[in-house]
Amino acid sequence: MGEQVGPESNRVLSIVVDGKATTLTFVPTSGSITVTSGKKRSSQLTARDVLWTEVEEGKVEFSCVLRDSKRRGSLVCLEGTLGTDDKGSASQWCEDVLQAAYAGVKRRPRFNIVINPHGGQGKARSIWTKKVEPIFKAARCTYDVIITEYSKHACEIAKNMKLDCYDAVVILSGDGLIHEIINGFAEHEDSKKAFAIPIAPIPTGSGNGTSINILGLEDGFDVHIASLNALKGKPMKADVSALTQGGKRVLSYMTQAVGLMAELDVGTENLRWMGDTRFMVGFLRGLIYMNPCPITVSMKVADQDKPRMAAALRASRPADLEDQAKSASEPNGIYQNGHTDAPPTPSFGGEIDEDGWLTFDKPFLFLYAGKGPYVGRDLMQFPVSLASDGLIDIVLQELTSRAELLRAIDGGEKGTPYWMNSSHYFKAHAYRVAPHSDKGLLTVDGESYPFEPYEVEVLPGLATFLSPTGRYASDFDFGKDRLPVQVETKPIEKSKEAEGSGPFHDLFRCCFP
Ligand SMILES: Nc1ncnc2c1ncn2[C@@H]1O[C@H](COP(=O)(O)OP(=O)(O)OP(=O)(O)O)[C@@H](O)[C@H]1O
Repeated sequence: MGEQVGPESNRVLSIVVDGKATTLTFVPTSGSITVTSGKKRSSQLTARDVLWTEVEEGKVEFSCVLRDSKRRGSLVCLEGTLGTDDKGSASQWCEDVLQAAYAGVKRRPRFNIVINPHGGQGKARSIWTKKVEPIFKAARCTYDVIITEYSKHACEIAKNMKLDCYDAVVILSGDGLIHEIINGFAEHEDSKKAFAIPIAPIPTGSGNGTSINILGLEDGFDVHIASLNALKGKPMKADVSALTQGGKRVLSYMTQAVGLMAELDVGTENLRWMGDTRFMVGFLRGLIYMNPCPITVSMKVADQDKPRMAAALRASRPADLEDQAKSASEPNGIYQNGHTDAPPTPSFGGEIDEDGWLTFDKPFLFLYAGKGPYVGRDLMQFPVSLASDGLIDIVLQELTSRAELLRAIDGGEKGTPYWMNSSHYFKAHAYRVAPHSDKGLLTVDGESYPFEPYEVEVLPGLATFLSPTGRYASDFDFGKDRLPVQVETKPIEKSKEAEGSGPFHDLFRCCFP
């Protein structure tokens, strides 16, 4: 196998593919692999993109997910015969590459695959057979496949899942089915263990907000890259919100929307064929009517200072920290364990009671609360959201001019509406909403709920997802001149909710003593 001098030197494997001499050069120090066919340099990839490689009876197999010039992923499988190398050194090459390819993660994982044939434009089944299954086969995974037969079927699947059989649940759907899986896990007889099983979304829904939050805007709709993430992703703990309404409880892992942001989802169900364009159509339609949203909102606020919240996000990213090791142990910067240095102060007319609840009793265009920066491809609604800071991000949008809201569309995918003065942004431990009329809409993770009083508490780090970095992906336009020079980290008193004293913490303490 080429001239090897020591462990740091490049490793070259020579094979013959379709009669052409092909070399695969692996650089152990960087993990890069170059595939050269004839005299032409054909492809450059990293070990992370490799699915499998092995030598069997003189035949060499090498498969990977390769990005094209537009950075879209596709499955590439090379099959060749041994060139100048002997079998032993070729096998060693394959083993070295596999070690780098699966460093820190399990080879040949076992997946439970749940497919929603109804989600998005209804293409999940064919995407599975044509694109995702070939990748999992190439990677030598084992898997069971269930195609959902009715709404809420995924809840039952998760509730009854045999936990020891799987390393991850791979979900071909949009956000709705993930919501069902999380609620099914809550009903599992061993919920704690169920929630420890990571969820890996493959985007085949409409909005696919979860995939975008995990893979970023560029890759969020790429089923090949999402499949690679299912194989190679790092577990990411994520807070879940417990929402109570009329004595019933539901877990929300993503968003709760009241007003225009609920209308644009529920009111465009008939436009499903448009894909995620339907949300923009719904938004523009909402701007025509500009219906005020009749609610009282109370929040147990942890922070509402935009520059400070943005600085906390920046500090949570390894590249922005002087000490990268520190970031690994403090993934959520100043918000870890629900501590912040931000005493709640009244703003634009809110009132604080003696327990620290901030209340607004005035009409808004919408209330949007959630985890994860993106709610869709066009909108980074919660740019400073951190996966497991124990807090939910809440936006109260004031009734403002249509012109300002239209301007906010531009840059929505970069999170620039965050800086709008009429967009009031909070991080809270808990919040409550009381509608003033029965005319209105509430959506929870994109599904419709009665427009009735509800309350939300954050359950820190309950769910687990797989993500390439172990954090949310986001490309927030920080507006660096707006950030404070230094983030103060003096903690304030923890809220009762953060200490786990609410009714759902009691309930979950029963589940997870
Ligand atoms: N076989 C089925 N028949 C009818 N509905 C189903 C079936 N399987 C699942 N569903 C329902 O489909 C709904 C939509 O699912 P999903 O979230 O995957 O797609 P989406 O709404 O298009 O995407 P997103 O939530 O990302 O916008 C869910 O509420 C789920 O209960």
